[in-house]
Amino acid sequence: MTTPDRVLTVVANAPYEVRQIPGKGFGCFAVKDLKRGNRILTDDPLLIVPVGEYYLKDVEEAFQKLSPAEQALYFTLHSAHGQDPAKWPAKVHPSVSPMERLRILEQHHARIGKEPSLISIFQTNAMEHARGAAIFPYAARFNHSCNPNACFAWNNAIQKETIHAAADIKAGEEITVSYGDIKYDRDTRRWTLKHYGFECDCPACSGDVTNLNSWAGKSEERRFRMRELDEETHTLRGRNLEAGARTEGFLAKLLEFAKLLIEERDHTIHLANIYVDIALICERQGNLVIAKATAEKALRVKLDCHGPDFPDLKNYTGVVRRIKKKIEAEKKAPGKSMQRETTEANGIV
Ligand SMILES: C[S@@+](CC[C@H](N)C(=O)[O-])C[C@H]1O[C@@H](n2cnc3c(N)ncnc32)[C@H](O)[C@@H]1O
Repeated sequence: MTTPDRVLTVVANAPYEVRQIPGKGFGCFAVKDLKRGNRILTDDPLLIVPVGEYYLKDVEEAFQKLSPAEQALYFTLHSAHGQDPAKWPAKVHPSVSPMERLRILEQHHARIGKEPSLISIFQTNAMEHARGAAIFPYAARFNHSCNPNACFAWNNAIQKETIHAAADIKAGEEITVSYGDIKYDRDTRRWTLKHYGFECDCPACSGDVTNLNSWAGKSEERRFRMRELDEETHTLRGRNLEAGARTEGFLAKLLEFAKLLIEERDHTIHLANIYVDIALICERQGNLVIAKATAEKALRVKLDCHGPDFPDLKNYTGVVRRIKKKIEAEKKAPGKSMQRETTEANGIV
């Protein structure tokens, strides 16, 4: 558990410092140049709420287990209370169950309340945890961007939240993560971020999305297409990939998806997972050279986002190893299935 004196300082040799930013509270800034994949932070949970849909009683229960020092630390974190009630619809539809109604109202009151509360602090800072959601006092100081340069994840093997650089970051640059799904359009992102009490001013949000020559316009188009591609491919991925591989145009859609993520600078686990699926399909089609190159890319992105100690890393290393073995076998008994066509994959692998 974390103690209060550590709240606004960082662990020895941390590559960032916490500073105040007008209109944004605190934020985290690189103190040296960082390379994509550098681990920026590992953080212990201060408070864990072990349910997906939490109520005030769940947060209270978790809070009661903390020492007085830890409780004080909790209340130093940012709270997005004090929001304008006029901006939040207060009516709950009669069909909503009494328990769900209670949950909605508790969250509503926390947002429009005049003081920080257990729930308002939880809403503002909670991150996913294996058993529900948790507060990580250092990770909670990282601000949002819709084109972030870092990504966070709960690492169950080391029981810590991690933050890794998802891009090269220059000394003095703010380190940001994304609080929501990158694929959403600007209005939907605004709605998600409204829960945190701010309007995002990143280039994808503050620019003119109707100008297709601007970053904001191009970004809006890319995100639109990514949602389309996601809808068209998600049921044929994962355990249904075998069916996907047999579906005409499926591989081309995954390649386009990867290209859009790269253009959007989304070097996160989304990209690693798409690369894996591309690799598996190429492997199945006997296109082992492309399969190996893409599987290695997937592993690289996975390592960059989650680090070498992440529990499911072996799934990625396993794919690379298996494909390499097949290539070796092909070399010994050539002509079986190796194909070298790279046309479809040009520019991606
Ligand atoms: C998890 S905290 C991040 C750290 C926070 N700035 C602090 O002072 O502790 C989330 C809060 O930070 C602020 N914030 C995060 N990203 C922001 C952004 N891009 N623009 C403005 N405010 C932001 C909002 O007030 C939000 O409720």
